[in-house]
Amino acid sequence: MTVTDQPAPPPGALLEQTLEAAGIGLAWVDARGRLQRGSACFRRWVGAAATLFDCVHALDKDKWQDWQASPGEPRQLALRGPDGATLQVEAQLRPLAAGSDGLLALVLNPLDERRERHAIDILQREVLEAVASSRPLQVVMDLLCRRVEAMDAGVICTVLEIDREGRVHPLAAPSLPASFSSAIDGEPIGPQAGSCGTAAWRREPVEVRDIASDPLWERYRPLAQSFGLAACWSTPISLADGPVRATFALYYRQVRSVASFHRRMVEACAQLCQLALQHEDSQREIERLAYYDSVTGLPNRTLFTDRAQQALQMSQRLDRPSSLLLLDLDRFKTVNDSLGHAAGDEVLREVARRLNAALRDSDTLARLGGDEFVLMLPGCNALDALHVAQKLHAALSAPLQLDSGMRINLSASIGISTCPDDGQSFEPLLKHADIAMYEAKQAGRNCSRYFLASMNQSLDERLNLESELRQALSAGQLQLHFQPKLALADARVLGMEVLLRWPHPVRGWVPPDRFIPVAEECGLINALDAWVLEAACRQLRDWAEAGLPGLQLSVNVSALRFVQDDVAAHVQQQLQRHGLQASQLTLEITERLMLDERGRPHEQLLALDAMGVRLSVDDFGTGYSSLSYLKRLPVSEIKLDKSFVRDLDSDPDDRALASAVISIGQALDLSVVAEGVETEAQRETLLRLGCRIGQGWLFGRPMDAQAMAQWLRSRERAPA
Ligand SMILES: Nc1nc2c(ncn2[C@@H]2O[C@@H]3COP(=O)(O)O[C@H]4[C@@H](O)[C@H](n5cnc6c(=O)[nH]c(N)nc65)O[C@@H]4COP(=O)(O)O[C@H]3[C@H]2O)c(=O)[nH]1
Repeated sequence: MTVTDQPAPPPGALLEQTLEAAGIGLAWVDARGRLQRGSACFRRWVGAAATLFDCVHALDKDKWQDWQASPGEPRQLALRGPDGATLQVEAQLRPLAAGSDGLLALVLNPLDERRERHAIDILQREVLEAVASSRPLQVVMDLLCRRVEAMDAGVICTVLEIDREGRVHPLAAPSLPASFSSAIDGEPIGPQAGSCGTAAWRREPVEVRDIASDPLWERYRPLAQSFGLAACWSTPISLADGPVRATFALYYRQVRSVASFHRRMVEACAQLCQLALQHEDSQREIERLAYYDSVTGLPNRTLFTDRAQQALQMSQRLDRPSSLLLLDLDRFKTVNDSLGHAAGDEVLREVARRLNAALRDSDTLARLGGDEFVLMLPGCNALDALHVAQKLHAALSAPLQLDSGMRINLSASIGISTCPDDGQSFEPLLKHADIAMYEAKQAGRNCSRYFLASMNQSLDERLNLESELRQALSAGQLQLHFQPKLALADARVLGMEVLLRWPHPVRGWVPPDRFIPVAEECGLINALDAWVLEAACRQLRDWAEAGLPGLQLSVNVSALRFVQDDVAAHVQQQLQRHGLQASQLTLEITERLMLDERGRPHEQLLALDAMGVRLSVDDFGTGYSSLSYLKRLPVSEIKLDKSFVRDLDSDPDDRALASAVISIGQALDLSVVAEGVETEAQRETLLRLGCRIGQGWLFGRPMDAQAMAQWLRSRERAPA
């Protein structure tokens, strides 16, 4: 039998049979949503419904208008059957050709499980793509909600984030007005906090069929009802065993329980939410590592550079100044090296906290590394910046008690540069603030300095000096000079101070006060002082071999070297190597070394004392002058600074200070050596005040080894 052998059924009947066989519903509808005709299948599904609004869940006039505007796009609808049952279908609207009275054909395919799975697959793929391309969390969640709502027009979807304090914050609620989101933003989760708040509290899904009667909604009922929400199912989302991070919820405008298709969909959506949150966490962690300092949590250099550049661009656009402050902690290295890195980190965290507390929200504070902090102050001119710097000094000035119980005093040196005068972009401003900060250090630390154009020159000078000093040390161009220490009463020679000299081929004699601080700063001081110690010991041996045995030398050692190097071991090695007695050597140290009464420097002082090496405190009276350390540490000599000696006879204050230092020495049984004795009158006054030993041009200027040997010999020959 062929097709043409049978009488053909009328075209309408043929179409009905075909649709029935394919399980497809077909209806014709006008622009106002009125159903004009429907296939048998369609009528079975919707009964006597007269309009689409009667048989499609949650379809209203606006949605119908939207739909007509993009008719070809498939939509997922929930059809309401005559018996109240719901049927999920995929619907496509097709405008008909001209002459069909503006009617539209509606083709409906029931969503069976396979189709549902396919729809969920598509949703998953789309959302995963958005996650993988690092779209912001809110955008991803918004997409998720919209896709879920597109699958079922009867559903309203929301995602809420739960913060650490257990408060909710809407991440996405695309089909609810913004007023809904703002009404619930910041509300606490709890045992009766609507579906979402309760789900987060209980850590389990909460299904509320009827918001109007469910006690969980008591507090939020008026709110939900004012937005036409009748039922809500919420699922908590957490990562691993962590706290609940979000809730994913489906709302319905009718009282109803959850459709089985929705359960499958929510399962998939909960996983997607988890993934998106995990991705967000990883992104944040990557960002934290890349842009924040791990010790203080402050922005690092990379982030600061970016923010500072933005602030400077804004400044220029608004034609207003901005200032940059570079803050460097004073003597932080000593804390770090002597008390350990944990204590150093503690100090840095506390500094960050204090600085932050003293700033305005619009300011940016960052840690550049080490003990350097930088601040960008938008809209702040040079004078305001100085006020801020003063506030920062004050914030740091309170003593800091470490976890170990130890109390330390903090201070910082601050350099200030201002845009546009000192530079228009970040790099020159930072460079100029750095130069100004160095000037603040030079000025005695714990102070602030503005950048001045003349400072640029001094930076270049410093850098040149540093490289030339390195060269001089390695080329053996440095020399030792010696200055005698004598008994003030009878001019007996008691020892000599070793003073480093740098005869520079172009600059002439560079004074140690000029190059020692540069060496300390660039890390050359250890090598420099080690060279001085070796050369001094060698000289003692050479003199002994040349018939000048048993001389005593005082060698200056920088406080930094005690922190960074093993001075005691080096001294022992040099004494042995050159066959010297420990009593022939005195180390001159500064008061700042004595402040750390623990740690490496302190241990070394004790070791040197045990060896029999004498310790002398240089420039006594100019620094901290704490008596307590003199009592506790093995010091045998203090040197009265030449600034007190200079005006001894004309300035009663200096005389009083000198007298006090001498009395301290006597009380603690320490030798007191007066420095810079230039006149006979000074010698007599010192003797009268009780000082027994002196050093200065009155007796002898610093001289090289050969001159010193001659000087010593001439005294041996001179009649007593
Ligand atoms: N006005 C005046 N000055 C006098 C008189 N007698 C001596 N002086 C100077 O006073 C300084 C005494 O040295 P200091 O207090 O240890 O102060 C030293 C010391 O702190 C440091 N220094 C020198 N050599 C070394 C060294 O080898 N290592 C380290 N770390 N520092 C050194 O450099 C500082 C300056 O050394 P110098 O320029 O050699 O200056 C020396 C010396 O030349 C005097 O009667 N009148």
